[in-house]
Amino acid sequence: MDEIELESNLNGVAYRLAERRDIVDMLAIERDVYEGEVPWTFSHFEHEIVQNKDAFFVVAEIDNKVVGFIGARLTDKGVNIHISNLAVLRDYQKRGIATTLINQIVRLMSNLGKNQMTLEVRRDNTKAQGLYRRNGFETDNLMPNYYEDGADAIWMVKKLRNNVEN
Ligand SMILES: CC(=O)SCCNC(=O)CCNC(=O)[C@H](O)C(C)(C)COP(=O)(O)OP(=O)(O)OC[C@H]1O[C@@H](n2cnc3c(N)ncnc32)[C@H](O)[C@@H]1OP(=O)(O)O
Repeated sequence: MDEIELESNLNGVAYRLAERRDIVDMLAIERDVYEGEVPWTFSHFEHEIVQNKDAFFVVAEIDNKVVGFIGARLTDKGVNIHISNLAVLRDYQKRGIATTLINQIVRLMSNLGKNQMTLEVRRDNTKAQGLYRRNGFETDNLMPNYYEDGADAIWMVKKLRNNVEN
């Protein structure tokens, strides 16, 4: 996507669009935060960062170290946005980094006039669900056996306020 402008520095954390060179660090974050789940591979990230023009990732950096990321992808012919992936290194959690990453996408997509944000999250991931609820997402649907290991997913939706400036 071309029209992306981020608030670049908030509370000592820098936010910028992810590039191909960030994927190694992003894979290390996946390994750090997930236990027993199938994390994204290099080519998943590469597809969303380099090849898919309707998708992008934002990384959070502290002292030039990538400590977290969020992925987003346009859906429904470009009117909605789907959060594809969100993670913050364990040592950097509970400082508001994930909240800021979500808010960056909310602000950006509201300004671009998108209707709603969607995501799926494991039913047993109550920590992430709490974070999403606090940021205005509501549970929309249960998707049984959604993941490869048979776990259920919860589909969550946040309506966006249309802030298009004319
Ligand atoms: C679509 C998907 O990808 S779903 C999968 C989501 N990702 C994961 O589950 C991966 C593993 N988990 C993680 O990477 C992280 O735990 C995340 C992404 C879920 C949350 O990341 P964080 O950066 O810790 O989130 P953030 O700091 O914004 O909020 C987390 C908690 O810290 C609290 N917090 C925020 N700022 C501060 C602060 N300055 N001081 C103390 N606590 C704080 C928040 O209120 C929140 O409280 P809670 O524990 O009661 O829920």
